[in-house]
Amino acid sequence: MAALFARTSKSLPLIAGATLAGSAAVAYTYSKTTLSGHQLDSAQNAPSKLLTFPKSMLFPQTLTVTKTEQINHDTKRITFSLPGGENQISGVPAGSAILTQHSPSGRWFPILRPYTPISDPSQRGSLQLLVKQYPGGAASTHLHNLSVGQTLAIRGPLPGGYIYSEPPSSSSPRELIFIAGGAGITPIYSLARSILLQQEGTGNDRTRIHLVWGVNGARDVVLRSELEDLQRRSSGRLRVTICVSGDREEDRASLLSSSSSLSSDAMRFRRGYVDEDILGEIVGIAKESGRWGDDKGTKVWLCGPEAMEKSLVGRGGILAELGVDKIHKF
Ligand SMILES: Cc1cc2nc3c(=O)[nH]c(=O)nc-3n(C[C@H](O)[C@H](O)[C@H](O)COP(=O)(O)OP(=O)(O)OC[C@H]3O[C@@H](n4cnc5c(N)ncnc54)[C@H](O)[C@@H]3O)c2cc1C
Repeated sequence: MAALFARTSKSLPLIAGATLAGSAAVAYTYSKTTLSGHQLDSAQNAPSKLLTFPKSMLFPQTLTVTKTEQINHDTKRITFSLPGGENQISGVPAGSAILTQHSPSGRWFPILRPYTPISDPSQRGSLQLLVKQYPGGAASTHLHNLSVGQTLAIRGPLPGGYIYSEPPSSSSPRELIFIAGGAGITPIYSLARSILLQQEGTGNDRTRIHLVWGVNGARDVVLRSELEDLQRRSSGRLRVTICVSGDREEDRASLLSSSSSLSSDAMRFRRGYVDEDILGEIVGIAKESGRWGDDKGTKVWLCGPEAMEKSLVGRGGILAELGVDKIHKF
């Protein structure tokens, strides 16, 4: 998942470091993604794009921190301004990641890590990351320590984001199944937003997204108001089920008292892992659409930790048992 680079010497000239970082970023890209089956989008009516693969993979761009918000016990939302100001957009396709880059002292190679912007790709002048801090985490700690006015080098976009290029479906319902685990919500949210708002307000799209999200505790539920906003703006075509696996008493209390303005059908909480019960229910709804199967447009996306992938994907995994023929992984 993350690229770590060995400590060697700090005496090499900067130019060599920059070249190596560029090469490392490109190498990272090709080692972590396959281009086949993925499509890159291009932002429409965009003023100018900050990031264009592969140019901005080789030459890092500099963002400036304009805001940092601690949104729960371990996660920060960090807002950056783009170097070109309001005349620029990030151009990072929905669901795609960028690479952050920083060089701790004493390291020859910089540390590069992928993060998926949660801001709209066509948002002018700024970009937002949602960063969960891991104990001892090199990049996440660096990002959490950034304060307003400081800068961050980024490269990208990684060509691994899935762009859902099928036209909106007005004639028949189409069900998409999105499965996220923990911090894996960022690409899933970004992609869901781009699909659901394609035809905002026109009523011309009957695509529905069933999002199942596994978290350890209620305190790990981030982006809640953003998901609720998306539900409203997409006329309820997004259904969210949050599976809380931890058994902390405060999770139970906070779930029971959770006051959403939406119906419980639109956002509901369950106890336990993302399991065959909940996935079976959703696959059942999708099968009723009459368009079951990846080639018919009923796609399944997954972004979660290794343990989750292990239980869901592959021979004998829950999804295979439920008849899912293809799973798109971030
Ligand atoms: C395509 C892609 C997009 C991503 N987008 C985001 C994003 O939007 N927001 C975000 O917060 N993260 C995201 N990540 C994860 C991110 O890239 C880093 O892996 C993460 O922040 C940890 O990096 P680090 O340098 O802080 O930790 P490291 O220094 O690499 O690791 C430090 C410690 O943390 C543990 N650790 C690292 N990653 C995990 C993990 N996923 N689960 C459990 N323990 C872990 C390690 O085992 C180690 O003990 C994304 C990853 C990928 C592949």
